[in-house]
Amino acid sequence: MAAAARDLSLVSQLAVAGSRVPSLRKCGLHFLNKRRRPNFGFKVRAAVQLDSESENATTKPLEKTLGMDVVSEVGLREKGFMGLRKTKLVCTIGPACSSLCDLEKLALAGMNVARLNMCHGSRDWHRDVIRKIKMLNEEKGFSVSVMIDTEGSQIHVVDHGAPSSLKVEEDSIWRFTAKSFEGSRPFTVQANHERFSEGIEVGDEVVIDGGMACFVVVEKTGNDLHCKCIDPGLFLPGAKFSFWRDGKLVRRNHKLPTLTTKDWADIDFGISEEVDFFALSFVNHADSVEQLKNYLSTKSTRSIKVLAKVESLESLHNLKEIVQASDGIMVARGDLGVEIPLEQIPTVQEDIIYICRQLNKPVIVASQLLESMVEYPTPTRAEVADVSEAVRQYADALMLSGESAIGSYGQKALAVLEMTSTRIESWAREENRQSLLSQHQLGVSLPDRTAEQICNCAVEMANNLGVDAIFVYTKHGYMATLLSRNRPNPPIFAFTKEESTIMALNLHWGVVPFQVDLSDDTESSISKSIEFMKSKGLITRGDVVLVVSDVVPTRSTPIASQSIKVKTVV
Ligand SMILES: Nc1ncnc2c1ncn2[C@@H]1O[C@H](COP(=O)(O)OP(=O)(O)O)[C@@H](O)[C@H]1O
Ligand SMILES: C=C(OP(=O)(O)O)C(=O)O
Ligand SMILES: [K+]
Ligand SMILES: [Mg+2]
Repeated sequence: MAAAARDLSLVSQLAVAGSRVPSLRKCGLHFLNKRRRPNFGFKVRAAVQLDSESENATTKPLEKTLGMDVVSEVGLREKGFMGLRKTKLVCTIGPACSSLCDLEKLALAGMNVARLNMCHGSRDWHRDVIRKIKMLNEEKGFSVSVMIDTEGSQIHVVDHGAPSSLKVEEDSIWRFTAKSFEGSRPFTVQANHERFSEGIEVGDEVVIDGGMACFVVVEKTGNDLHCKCIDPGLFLPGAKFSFWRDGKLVRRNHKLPTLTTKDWADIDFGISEEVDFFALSFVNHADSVEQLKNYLSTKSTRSIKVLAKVESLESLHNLKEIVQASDGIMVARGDLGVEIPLEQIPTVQEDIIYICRQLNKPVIVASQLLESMVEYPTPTRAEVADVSEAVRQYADALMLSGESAIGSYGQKALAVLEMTSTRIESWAREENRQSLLSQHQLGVSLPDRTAEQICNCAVEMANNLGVDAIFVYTKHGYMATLLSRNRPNPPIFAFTKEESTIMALNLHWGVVPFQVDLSDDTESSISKSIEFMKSKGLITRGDVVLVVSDVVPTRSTPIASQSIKVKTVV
């Protein structure tokens, strides 16, 4: 009875839509803006408690039980199996959303993974956020994974003499130096790396932040560059440099280490705080991924996944090896757009997503998805089209950066991702678009051919039969990822005992992790979990599920077997 009451209270919270503006405002959302854009239908679906007495959005505490996370559970009750969103959502946590109240609202609104960017904020600040997220998971039944994104090394501005942005006028002459200086010096910019100008020649172009301003090198004295502005614009704090010659990037970043001393300290911090993912910035070769994975296997008792961020030209040259070595990929379009011409980003994104699916690795599309929402309450049509494109390409996850970290409309931005992905996913099902992802495109054989074939066939069957859900029993999540790789119509419920498997699967397309006490006897595990879901009213008589199981040999039955079964709930 208590459980039912709890469920109902959550349903009503999740049902809150844009109409409840006053309570949202109370929690810090402001709907007025200097440049109001016409709203074209996106309403804030961020679910908050309608608690007029309290500043805090709070759900009733849930004791930690077996089952799925509270947001999927409520989603399933409200919208049914097909209504569950498949594309996962990652939010960067920054000062605009780091309070317990804001984190809870993001979790309720569908955040699957919280990303902490170690380029910003102190370790104490990040620790506080991680602990709040873990507390919300523990006490309120969410399942939000934590990702640490390393700083990595890249040549950028440390000081340009102004607290915020600095205007750069055409034909003005600037000195770029690695030497530090006291106070501000006009037209002098300090770079972070001593050898930042190594290999750079007179006549080369210096591009700031992928095109915010552009200079030509007119003189080089020692390591200092004297440059004339040929394309005026802005210097932002921490602006990134790239160097071009004859229309091509001068390839030099790969000489900087992917993992710096600070990154290793941040990694130790992440291990001690028991994070779920490390996203490794500026990976150029597979070896840095392997190095980190080896380190984690000796230092951490928990499984922590390593994602490689593809954001350099060098990484594109070594893409396949990097994907193979990693547990997943982030298409980090921000820095990638500094390193390759912008018009190449859409096709490169598509290629990366395709390779990741082939090699069965989850892939996140990141940066500037809804950039204008950092300032404005509605996205541009072009941004919605960009989000839709990533969903059509069947990326596993979409990521918010500044929109959630520093923006005024983080929850609205998350609601836009939620609604756009749900809409495009249902359109793709109606259009039968996953048939375009035909089996021959998945021709690359993975190490476990039997499991791969079972999962390919299972998804084909599930789609043809129109079953309500796919159930998979898995220890490390591998079978669930193989099913997800085929982008089936029904959701995939991944039943597992392991907490780390649940946290890792939060990033995979269409997978709803479900914690159970699996026994060695798979048949009895299947019956128990179906009974359990039935008792909670999550499945009802007549529902048809396709069950994929992977039975490991035991002393009593020394035979490994993988099977597909179709079960109808009676
Ligand atoms: N922990 C933090 N503390 C302060 N500001 C942050 C934090 N995380 C992100 N930000 C802000 O949000 C912006 C967008 O985040 P992100 O895209 O991760 O970083 P960047 O712009 O450096 O690539 C950053 O430029 C920064 O201003
Ligand atoms: C996600 C990215 O990395 P960061 O925000 O750390 O620069 C990016 O460059 O797109
Ligand atoms: K970073
Ligand atoms: Mg980057």
